[in-house]
Amino acid sequence: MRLRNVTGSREVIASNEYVVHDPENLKGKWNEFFGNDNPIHIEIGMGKGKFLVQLALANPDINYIGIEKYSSVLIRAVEKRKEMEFNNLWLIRFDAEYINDIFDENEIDRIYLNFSDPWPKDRHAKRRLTSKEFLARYDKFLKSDGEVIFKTDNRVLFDFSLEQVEIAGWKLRNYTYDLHHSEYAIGNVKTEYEEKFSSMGNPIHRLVAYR
Ligand SMILES: C[S@@+](CC[C@H](N)C(=O)[O-])C[C@H]1O[C@@H](n2cnc3c(N)ncnc32)[C@H](O)[C@@H]1O
Repeated sequence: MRLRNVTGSREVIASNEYVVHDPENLKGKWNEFFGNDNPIHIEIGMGKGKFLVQLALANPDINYIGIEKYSSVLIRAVEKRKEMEFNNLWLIRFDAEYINDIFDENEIDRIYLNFSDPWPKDRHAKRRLTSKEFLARYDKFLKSDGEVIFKTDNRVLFDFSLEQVEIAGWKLRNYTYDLHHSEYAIGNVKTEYEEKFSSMGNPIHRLVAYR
């Protein structure tokens, strides 16, 4: 395995369970950790990992990091992950509220937010992963040409997100209220939740935000 000299770096818990236990130690060193200069894409709130496992398999020249708050959910992603041979996907159990502790300026090329928790109460708006507070966090480590790609079936959360993008001074590259009947359906990789909600006939909304 490359880059064993990065302090506090990769720790393989069992034979090949790709979980990083001390991500704060890798702030500013993620490319060194992966052992290449390939772009780094992250998913925040990865859930059981279906989406990232598919992407990592299809795109060996991209490094992926999956972030999930709960170990009870992460463990499901670990189970999926350990069946795979590739080494461009690593997982972290971490609360994204503190994401600036683990990524440095210009370190990340793309952030995926898929079916993020809606936090319906107004007083919890700051916890929504597309709130202006979270966009300010992303601003600190996303490359200048980087982007946030967000999918949800929750119309209220989607409209809130469109608003927050504008308030935060970000721009929209494209957005659609019905991904699966749009030109952006081509090449779309469905997440676990997306499979479930689209099979129920719910339209899937998607936006791409950049600065
Ligand atoms: C509704 S699930 C969606 C899972 C997956 N992205 C999908 O589309 O199938 C949202 C996930 O985000 C995780 N999550 C919510 N807030 C988070 C945070 N602040 N940091 C990391 N993960 C978070 C939850 O634990 C949950 O697993």
